[in-house]
Amino acid sequence: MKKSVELKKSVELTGINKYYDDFHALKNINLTINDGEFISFLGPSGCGKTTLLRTIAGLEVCNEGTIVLSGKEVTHKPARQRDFGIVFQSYALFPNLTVSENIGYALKSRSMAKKNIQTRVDELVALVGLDQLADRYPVQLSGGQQQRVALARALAPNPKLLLLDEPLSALDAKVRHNLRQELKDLQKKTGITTIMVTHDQEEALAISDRIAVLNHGEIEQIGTPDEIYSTPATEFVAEFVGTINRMTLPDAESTLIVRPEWIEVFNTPNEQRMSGVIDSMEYRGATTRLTLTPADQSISSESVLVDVATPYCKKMSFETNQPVWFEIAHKDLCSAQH
Ligand SMILES: Nc1ncnc2c1ncn2[C@@H]1O[C@H](COP(=O)(O)OP(=O)(O)OP(=O)(O)O)[C@@H](O)[C@H]1O
Repeated sequence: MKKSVELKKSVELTGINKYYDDFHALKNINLTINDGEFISFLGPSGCGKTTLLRTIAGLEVCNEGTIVLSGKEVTHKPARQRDFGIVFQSYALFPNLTVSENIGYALKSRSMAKKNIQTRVDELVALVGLDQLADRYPVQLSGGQQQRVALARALAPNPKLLLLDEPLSALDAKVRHNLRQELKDLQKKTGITTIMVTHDQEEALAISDRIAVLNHGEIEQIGTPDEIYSTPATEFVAEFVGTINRMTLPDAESTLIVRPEWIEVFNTPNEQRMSGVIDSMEYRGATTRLTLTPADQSISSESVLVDVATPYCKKMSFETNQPVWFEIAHKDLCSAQH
């Protein structure tokens, strides 16, 4: 008989409701996060992601519901009695303390022996790759380096849970991209359950084991990045995590939600292909986005967006105003509009 392995639960939220006066900020949130998972709260500005993270931390109090962390109910416990480390967008380092001192700060206040503090600090400095910079002050560090310090400081007391509130938002694109990979590696290495708030869909898709998509204080969908992208549960999720076309095929009754890369474009007709004209082309490096006007406007009243690999685009010598033929190559992935 196959043994079922019961996953340990790190966070269990049941029926969480939160009001700011009469504004309903979190609406009946139910969510379980397993030990060692990396989960992102993704959604537009004002949807309640930060409020939910702060509620888990005990920095906000919920009006209804229960919060269980590692099997212990903490709903009415203050933040200091919940076992987590937190990193904010604005590093929030002590400017008068060095990298090492910043990282060791939380350990000092826990009255750990001096020698043990030093060992732990050295370990963390190495973990986040700041060995050479341990004696520098925050002002002498780049944004990415400062955020590494903040991360090491949050991890120092060995918490069970790591909470990240838009940790990469203040960094420029390249640093942000590198650090997100490092963050993921670090999380896998330490095995710490991690929740990250972000409004950046690409970041959430790249880094998370699962994503909870929030909208107006509600969770619209929880799933793996591929489930969220390829089989979005609602139109809001479909639009928020990527670009969509709404298309009605001549033989179909409902309108389909079609991602730009699920369509193929050709410069010759055949029976399955629909015809159109290339309105515009946007070069994006690896891919090129074509904006097509379908000849049959009942297929789509709007333009149809298609992403093609740039080498293919060149091979076909696509140009604006050129007639083309296109078809949905991945009909199985398309969901019907509700
Ligand atoms: N202290 C507060 N008092 C009143 N309303 C608040 C308070 N904090 C947040 N809100 C409101 O609650 C809603 C959710 O805020 P929250 O900060 O959780 O959103 P968010 O999804 O994290 O957005 P952002 O990405 O802009 O930070 C917003 O409409 C916000 O205006």
